[in-house]
Amino acid sequence: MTDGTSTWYRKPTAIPDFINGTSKTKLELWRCSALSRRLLSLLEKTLGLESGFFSQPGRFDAPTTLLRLLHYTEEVSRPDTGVYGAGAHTDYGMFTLLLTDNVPGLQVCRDKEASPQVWEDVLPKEGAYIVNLGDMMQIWTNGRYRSTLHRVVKGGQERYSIWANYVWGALNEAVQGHPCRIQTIHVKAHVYAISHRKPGLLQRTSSP
Ligand SMILES: O=C(O)CCC(=O)C(=O)O
Ligand SMILES: [Fe+2]
Repeated sequence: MTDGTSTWYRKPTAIPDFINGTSKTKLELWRCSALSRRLLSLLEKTLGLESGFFSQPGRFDAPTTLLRLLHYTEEVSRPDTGVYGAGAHTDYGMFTLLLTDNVPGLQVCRDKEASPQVWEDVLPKEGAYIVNLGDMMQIWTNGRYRSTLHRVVKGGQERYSIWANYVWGALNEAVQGHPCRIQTIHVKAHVYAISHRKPGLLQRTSSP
């Protein structure tokens, strides 16, 4: 079946082209990977870890990087009835790099435990990525860097964003090594756990 407009992804050549080629999407993926490696090396410094700690075998030497291209329709969100572009959630990897167009929508809540929660708009800045810390980062750093609670509220305008997440290293690696860690978790267990929660994201009303 074809709607006559968007058939590129059904062409058998599309995947080899992506794998072998240097499309803009792939270049963006590489750019995000390089920036993520740089962020990890800065993190080593702020945590007092030896240089190269995160790039050791089994840590983030061969990470999974996800790139999502997101489209939000012109609907208006209704937080009172739980209708969002994306409901409140934290991302599950180390951190997310986010590029958005100039349409507002992303909101963060600085204090996850506050009641009621206070939401602040995060506006895009020309030439800059928004960095959201993820759950894996919170575990790695024993809560020193906490994952960012965020959501997307649609305001009646179409919106696009690019989401790149530097997720995990080897699946059997125990998340350990930070000197004052209190929690040990296997990456595989973390991935399993996150696939059974995140009701927030299910509140997304538009299809990416
Ligand atoms: O589109 C955005 O600004 C954020 C998307 C997001 O938080 C997500 O997909 O996890
Ligand atoms: Fe998110």
